Amino acid sequence: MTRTFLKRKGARRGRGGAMFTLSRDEVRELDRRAINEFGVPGVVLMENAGRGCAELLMRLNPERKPVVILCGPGNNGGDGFVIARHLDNHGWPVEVWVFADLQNDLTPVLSPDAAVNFAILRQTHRGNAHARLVRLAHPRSWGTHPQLRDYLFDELKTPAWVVDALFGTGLSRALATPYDEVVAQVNASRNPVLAIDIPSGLDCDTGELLGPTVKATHTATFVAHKRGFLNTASKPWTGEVHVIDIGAPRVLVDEYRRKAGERPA
Ligand SMILES: NC(=O)C1=CN([C@@H]2O[C@H](COP(=O)(O)OP(=O)(O)OC[C@H]3O[C@@H](n4cnc5c(N)ncnc54)[C@H](O)[C@@H]3O)[C@@H](O)[C@H]2O)[C@@H](O)CC1
Ligand SMILES: [K+]
Repeated sequence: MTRTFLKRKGARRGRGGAMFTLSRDEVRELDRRAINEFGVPGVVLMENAGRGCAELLMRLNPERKPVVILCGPGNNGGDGFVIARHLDNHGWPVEVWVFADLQNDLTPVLSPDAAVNFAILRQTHRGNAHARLVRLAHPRSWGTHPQLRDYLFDELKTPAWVVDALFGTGLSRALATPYDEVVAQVNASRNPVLAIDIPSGLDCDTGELLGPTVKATHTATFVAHKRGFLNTASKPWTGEVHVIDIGAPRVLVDEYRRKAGERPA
């Protein structure tokens, strides 16, 4: 399989003229170092990430079409909760779907930073007509609660923007139930999709599909393009890529630029 590499005009040239990109391991390491070496709390990076995506989506969706945000159990889902809050703050109609295990008190099992933003959203949501929160149980109950699936699939058939906050750099295997069905419905809905960081299902290092993959109209990716976005085969799945600054210290990002043979910012 031949992989042709995208040369974006005007992009700052690294070695061999390719665009500055980060691999999955590099961007996860950069996040960890921003937190552990520079003391930027993870929830601050997440707030910057989510706010940047919300501001992009408000520009892409000025007519305020309803926004259906699909959140996974990790920090990619956490970005989705932040996006929901900022859109709701500005009066965009939002509905959040959470795909996660449920504890016996029916709170979803989420990564720590995602749980912080889920709790804020639930507080904001109390008595707030705009932001409805529909919790989806984990795959085990997806099959036994067809009404949840039917409700979501009906939602996806009405004109809306869909936000894919299911999986980002934590994706480690092909999507299976219920995500494969959900992704198929999203792609069949022909609604515009904003993928958060990476379209769920895409291998961000190779740009190839791990399995069922969200077909995004736009992708808001953090810190820098991902290595796999240079593979033109990824283009139909990422759509237009926008780089969102999450506030990682410049001196840290410059270290990765220099490693890539780039001039510091
Ligand atoms: N502090 C940070 O590291 C930041 C991370 N950010 C976001 O966090 C994302 C990475 O978050 P996480 O590491 O929590 O991982 P993800 O949120 O990408 O994935 C969540 C979890 O899903 C599980 N999973 C993986 N593949 C699966 C599959 N095929 N089916 C079912 N479950 C699967 C894994 O246990 C994984 O931990 C980034 O892509 C970005 O969106 C941003 O908020 C910026 C700051
Ligand atoms: K995603």
